[in-house]
Amino acid sequence: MRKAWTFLKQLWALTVPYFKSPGGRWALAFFAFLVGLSFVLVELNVRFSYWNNRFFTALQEKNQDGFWVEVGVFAQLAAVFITIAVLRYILQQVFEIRWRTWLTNHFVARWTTAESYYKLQLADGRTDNPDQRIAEDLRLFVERTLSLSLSFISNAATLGSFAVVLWGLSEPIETFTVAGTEITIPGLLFWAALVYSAFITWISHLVGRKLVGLNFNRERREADFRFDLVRMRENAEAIALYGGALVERDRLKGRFERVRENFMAIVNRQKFLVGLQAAFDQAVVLVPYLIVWPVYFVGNVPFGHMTQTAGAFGRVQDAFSWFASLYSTLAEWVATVQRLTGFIEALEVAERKACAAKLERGPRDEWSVDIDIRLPDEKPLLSMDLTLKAGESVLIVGASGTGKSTLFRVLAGVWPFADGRIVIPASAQDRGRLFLPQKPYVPVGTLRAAVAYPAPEASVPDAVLRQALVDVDLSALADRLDEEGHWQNRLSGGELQRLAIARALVQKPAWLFLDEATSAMDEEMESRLYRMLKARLPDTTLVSIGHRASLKAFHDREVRLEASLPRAAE
Ligand SMILES: Nc1ncnc2c1ncn2[C@@H]1O[C@H](COP(=O)(O)OP(=O)(O)OP(=O)(O)O)[C@@H](O)[C@H]1O
Repeated sequence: MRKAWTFLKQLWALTVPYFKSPGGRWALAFFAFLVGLSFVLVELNVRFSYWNNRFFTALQEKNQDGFWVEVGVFAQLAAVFITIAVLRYILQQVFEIRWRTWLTNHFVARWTTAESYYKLQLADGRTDNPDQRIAEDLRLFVERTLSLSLSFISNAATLGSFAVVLWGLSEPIETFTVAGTEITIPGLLFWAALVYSAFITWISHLVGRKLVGLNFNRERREADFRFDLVRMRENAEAIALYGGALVERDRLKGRFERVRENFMAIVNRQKFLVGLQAAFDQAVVLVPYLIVWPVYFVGNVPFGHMTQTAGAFGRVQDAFSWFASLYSTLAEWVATVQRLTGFIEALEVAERKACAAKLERGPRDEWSVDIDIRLPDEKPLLSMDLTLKAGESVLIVGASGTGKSTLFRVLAGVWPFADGRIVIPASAQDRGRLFLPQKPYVPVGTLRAAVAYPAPEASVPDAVLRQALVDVDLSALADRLDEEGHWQNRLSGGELQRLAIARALVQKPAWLFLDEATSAMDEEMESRLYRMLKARLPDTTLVSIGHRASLKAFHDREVRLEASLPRAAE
């Protein structure tokens, strides 16, 4: 019971924001209209049921006129039914894509705010594959929530309408004699349908409840498998050079084995549900007649009354068995809601992590940090008290693994595991700073987008982009700005680093941080680029991480990080 309550709360939290958003009232009205259409379909089914009674009675009485009248009535009812069914389908799809669009934008916005996409992967092992949750789980959530809620509502309406019909039709058999005692159960057929369906639902629940966990894992394992395939594609060259194809093949096989195992576990569970469902489906043909036969044989009622009663019994029983017949779909849906809820919780944790160190905006042209940096597992990494003054280039050096890159992560405000105080000068706000990591990221697309990154490609004039490419010795690319491609894979390591430096020329930040951003070049090229940066960006403060002694010449000061010392010695 507590689990059901928790699930309803999670469902509410996922569903309500859309209807509370701007335009949410319109969405609510849209949904109400869809419900209205479902009610019309239910009403038409009730009319079909009475039509059934009249039609078969006309047949039994060999009433030809009545027969043809009922054929005409059927044609009219069917025409209205088909029109409304198609209309409802179209509107349901429109509603679905609007809701999914809103939810996707909402989740993408949260995921990309406050570097949550980065922080999630740093610490949280629980939230696997956020891409899967945004793409697949949201699609499933919207699709299932809509179809299940509409089918639930129309089932409730069907139940209401046919329960009344069935109650009335029970009259001829509700009084019977057991051991000489006359017993009357008003609405006997209704109660029979209820008991029968409760039995079916209970059995389905016993058999199917494990499916929720299995479906949760299915999404996860499918996503893990896909992720490994994408990683292999992204790292194709390195894998080919290492000759790692066989290892990769085994890894992929292993990953897929997990998918297969889970799939078989689902099949093992589901086969009972399918068997039960098939049995119930078969039983529903006969059970109503087995229950209502006295109406025909004992009572003095027309054949049409008998078929209508059986039909109404079937409808009520169907409606009562809603949970049972959709059990596996419901299990998938519950798993989707749980995965999305887990994702939201992880995002909330990531958002809160942003405040670990106290970030202040300083008016002065000075960047100062007084911090203790930790690793994600809370082990201390580095304690620093450092001031960077505008106009003074600083070279940060130290042995591999001492925490130089992590210091940059802290300065960029993306490393949540730090305590202390970071004062960021006004000149470094927004686009005033640019961090160039050792391995540049290049989006797939035009070269223009690659050079303009992280600015939108349309915001930078072609002349600026071309000049930047020429300045970093990539003049051969200067006329290929419109060319689309996977530049990250096409360019060499040194070329990629030069492209990244071209970005600095485009952005002209007040503060430029280079984390071994020239390590893939020879010393001569490195010196040329540093000279060029100093000439082209005279107002930019350079802070570099580097191992080469030759870099010293381009910086005013060196800060050495020592792993063994608690404080960095300047
Ligand atoms: N996401 C992470 N999870 C766990 N440990 C991490 C993570 N990122 C960095 N570390 C650890 O923190 C330490 C410092 O890493 P960092 O990248 O800052 O070193 P570095 O001084 O820049 O080294 P190098 O000169 O080799 O680039 C390393 O031991 C590294 O393994």
